[in-house]
Amino acid sequence: MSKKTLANLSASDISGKRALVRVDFNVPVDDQGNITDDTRIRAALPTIQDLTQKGAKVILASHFGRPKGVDDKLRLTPVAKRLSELLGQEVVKTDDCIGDAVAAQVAALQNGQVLLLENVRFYKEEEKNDPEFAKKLAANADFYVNDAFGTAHRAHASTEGVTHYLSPSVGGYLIEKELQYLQSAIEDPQRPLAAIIGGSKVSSKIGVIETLLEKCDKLIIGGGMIFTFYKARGLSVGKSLVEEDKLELAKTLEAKAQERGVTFLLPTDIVSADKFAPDANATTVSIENIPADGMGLDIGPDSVKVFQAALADCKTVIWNGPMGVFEFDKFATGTEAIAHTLAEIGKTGTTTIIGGGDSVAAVEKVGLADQMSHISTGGGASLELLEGKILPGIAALDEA
Ligand SMILES: Nc1ncnc2c1ncn2[C@@H]1O[C@H](COP(=O)(O)OP(=O)(O)O)[C@@H](O)[C@H]1O
Ligand SMILES: O=C(OP(=O)(O)O)[C@H](O)COP(=O)(O)O
Repeated sequence: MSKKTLANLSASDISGKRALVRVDFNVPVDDQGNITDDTRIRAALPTIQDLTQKGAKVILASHFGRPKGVDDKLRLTPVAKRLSELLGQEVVKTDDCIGDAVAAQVAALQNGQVLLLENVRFYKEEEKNDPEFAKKLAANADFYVNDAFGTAHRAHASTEGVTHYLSPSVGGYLIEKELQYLQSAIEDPQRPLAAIIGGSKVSSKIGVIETLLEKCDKLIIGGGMIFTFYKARGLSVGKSLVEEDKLELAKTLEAKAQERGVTFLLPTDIVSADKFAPDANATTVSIENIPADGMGLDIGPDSVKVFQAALADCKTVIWNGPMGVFEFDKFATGTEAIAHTLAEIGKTGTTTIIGGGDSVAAVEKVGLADQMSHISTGGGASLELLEGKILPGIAALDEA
């Protein structure tokens, strides 16, 4: 990236210095508050370990959930415990993220020690990117590292504001890796480049589809949004999900793909259900024969074959959004087949990139996460990056 990273800092920039490190420890938890997936904590380890090994005093800041004020259920205490286990060293956990008590705990840190501040979103000033609050966060540190890729699309005090008060302000290794894969995939990809876009609605993916139409050689569409495209073509879609106000847009997008010579693929068959439920009765039908009382919840086996054939010669594939309602086993087949296809073509040297969100959950569910070239830790952030938007948390960092 053209931004300064941790790798650009010298030993004297780091040793004995207090590093404020923004991480994204917004991890999923169960009803009892147990962490169900620690991927985001693990993803921050290279940055934290590099800093501790070089003798920095590491002050970690993160949000957790979307609290309105202090919320005991959204304290970062379980995260500190998990991080201690992963690092193999004690992590000091504070009860606040600013103030005198925090300042005293920071002052007591030895070189190589790690401290985790309490949830920065307990203060409404965090999301407002309040300069005074940013100044207070920055007051405890000598320099800033942003490694919170999942939150890089937010211009908040701990992601953007603090960069005005700390120098240097650099990117961490996770942010560097995310940009290396996601940015180069759209800016300088090995071709052919295919994008597979799924999920529920066209409306949430318009930006990414429009940008990818300019960049990719093949665009493969799945998920609930296909029915809006079918209806725009004049097909009957029964009770499937349709965004009536996006029919014209669907037509425009298809026309644009044709104009640009992009191979635009929609499923040829779908799995139709009699209700939206895991135990629904399912039948595979061609897209011309969707029953009037049927609801399309997955792509069919012929579509999988068509998609596999299209992906076979691709050198880069970006995937965002499931092919069907993969949360119901009966309708997870199409999504799982695409995950297996990506794992297969990955073996032949194709770069496979999974944009965050539900497609990551799907790849993990079938146990293929380690077969992908890159799995993004940011859902919204990766989508905005693929849409070509500037991420404020990255834009604010020092130029290389
Ligand atoms: N045919 C379909 N009908 C209704 N919902 C669908 C269909 N296919 C996929 N979905 C739903 O889309 C959701 C994911 O959509 P979205 O949030 O846009 O994707 P992502 O989280 O990957 O960005 C999943 O919960 C999935 O059940
Ligand atoms: O989990 C996150 O976003 P994601 O679900 O889009 O990956 C990030 O931590 C950002 O959280 P936010 O959307 O509450 O700002």
